[in-house]
Amino acid sequence: MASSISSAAAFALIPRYQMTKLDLKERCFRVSLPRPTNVKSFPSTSTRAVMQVGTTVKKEDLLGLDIVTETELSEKGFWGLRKTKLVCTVGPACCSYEQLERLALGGMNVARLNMCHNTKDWHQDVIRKIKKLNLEKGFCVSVMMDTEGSQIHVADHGAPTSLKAEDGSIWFFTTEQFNGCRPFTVQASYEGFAEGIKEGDELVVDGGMATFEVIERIGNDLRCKCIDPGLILPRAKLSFWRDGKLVDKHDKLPTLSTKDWSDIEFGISEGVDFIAMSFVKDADVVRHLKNYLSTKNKFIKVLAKIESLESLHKLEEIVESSDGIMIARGDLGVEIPLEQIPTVQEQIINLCRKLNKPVIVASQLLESMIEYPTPTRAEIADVCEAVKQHADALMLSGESAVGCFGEKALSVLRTASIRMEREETDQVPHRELGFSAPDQIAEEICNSAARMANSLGVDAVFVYTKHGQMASLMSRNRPKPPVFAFTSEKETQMSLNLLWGVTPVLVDLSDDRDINIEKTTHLIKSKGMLKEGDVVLIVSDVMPTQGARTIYQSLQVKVIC
Ligand SMILES: Nc1ncnc2c1ncn2[C@@H]1O[C@H](COP(=O)(O)OP(=O)(O)O)[C@@H](O)[C@H]1O
Ligand SMILES: C=C(OP(=O)(O)O)C(=O)O
Ligand SMILES: [K+]
Ligand SMILES: [Mg+2]
Repeated sequence: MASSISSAAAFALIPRYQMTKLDLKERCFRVSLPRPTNVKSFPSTSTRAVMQVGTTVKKEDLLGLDIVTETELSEKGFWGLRKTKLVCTVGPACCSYEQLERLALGGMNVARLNMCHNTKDWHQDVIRKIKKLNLEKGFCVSVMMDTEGSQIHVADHGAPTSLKAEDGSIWFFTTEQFNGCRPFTVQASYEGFAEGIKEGDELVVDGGMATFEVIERIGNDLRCKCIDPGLILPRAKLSFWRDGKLVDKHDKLPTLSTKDWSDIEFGISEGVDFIAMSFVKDADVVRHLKNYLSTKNKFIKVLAKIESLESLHKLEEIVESSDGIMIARGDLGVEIPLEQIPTVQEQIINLCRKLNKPVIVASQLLESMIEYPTPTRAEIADVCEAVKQHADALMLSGESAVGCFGEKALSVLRTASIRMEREETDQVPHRELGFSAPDQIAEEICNSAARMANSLGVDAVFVYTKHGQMASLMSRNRPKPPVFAFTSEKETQMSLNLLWGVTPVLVDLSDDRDINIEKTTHLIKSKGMLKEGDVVLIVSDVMPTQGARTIYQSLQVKVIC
């Protein structure tokens, strides 16, 4: 693969960023106003991808860098790398080998499998295809399994389409199992769904798609009158409200059901990289799963999904106990008023920055693209706001799983987030996002490193890391140059896929810091990615030499010669 394509070609999309190789001083003190460009913003994936679907890559050409980053680097240089990570939900619309390859080429960092849908065999087939793509084609796509969790929703009973509820119509909500359709009858997924529910309570479908008033409770069934007409979609979520407040039913439901445990076993045996836990209530359940995983595969990271009122009440302990967070706005929007979501999202992201955990913003980012080839202006604003709020990753759900324009949606996410990252890089002065206690040497080194990287205008930050800790501390500070995280652990490489601005590189590291630095700069230089005069900031924490107790955590500036 050509490695010396000029950066100008890559930046033809956004002409004002042709300035990748400005001299250091000019780059640091440049003041730029946000200027619109008249260049088409959302290229089709087919015109963008330089690597073609079907190309096979020789392993020795890879240097432990994945093929997508390597292509991007050779086209655009260090300053052209995208920083926000992208997660795609895999569903029937994108599950073939070629479709997954196109998503990987389009920048998918993590593939999400939602265990609410489809069979284990189907999920196994997808996971194996992704691993095959990584192995044979040089991608680095991590796999996330998302548990079904216990939630009350409309059961699958063979009715393929949505039901329309008219104003004033009378409906039965039952737990009785039946196949096919019964007029004005909806089957609920959970036996105890009517427990504690009283006449006069409101039953809300999908956070407001339709609303019913409970007029009678008959055993496990509810007779309800539609008071706000709308649609009941397959697997629509059901919630109850009394006097304007949510009647919380999650306390009766286990966070991890028997099916979830069986799915987790499946995930462990298939070697997933992340398990996203639905409807987390508190830190105990996160710790419980992490303890369990530590006996099976301690490298699997546990992400807690914030999607219930209860999880908001215990947010700090949940964030602290987990390896990362997903702001699952779909269900969250069922439990809190929609107008609160933007503020809650910002608060969760701020807490994740403070406690140094990666955070994914999920659901409905580009919902209209399930059906239409262009996003709404409001959707673009939502994507940009999430980047501005310092999210690590953005997620596609139905857009990629069942949508008609999944690859285009991914390209829209990519283009919009790159644009927003650049606005921030150009305009926003260095902000201290990392907090550190006086005894936290690694944190203090990384806080200083980010400040130095920005003020010196270095070309890249190199981090040498075993478990990814130093890399995450660097990412948290949102340095302007890209962070290359060199690690000799495959699992660390895969888990770094969720961290903003971090490019994981798998490489054999020795116990000698200087040898590591020499070796990696030589490798990168040999690919034409570093040139004489380039400046690299080096952060290191992997030198426990044989018998020695000291771990050298260090920071240095290296001018390439
Ligand atoms: N593995 C799958 N198999 C079939 N359909 C899927 C799968 N994953 C997702 N989907 C479809 O994509 C839609 C959006 O995905 P997601 O947001 O993950 O689920 P949900 O809508 O259940 O919260 C789902 O409603 C479902 O129709
Ligand atoms: C991501 C979410 O979870 P799921 O799709 O599993 O409901 C959500 O609720 O936004
Ligand atoms: K789920
Ligand atoms: Mg959910």
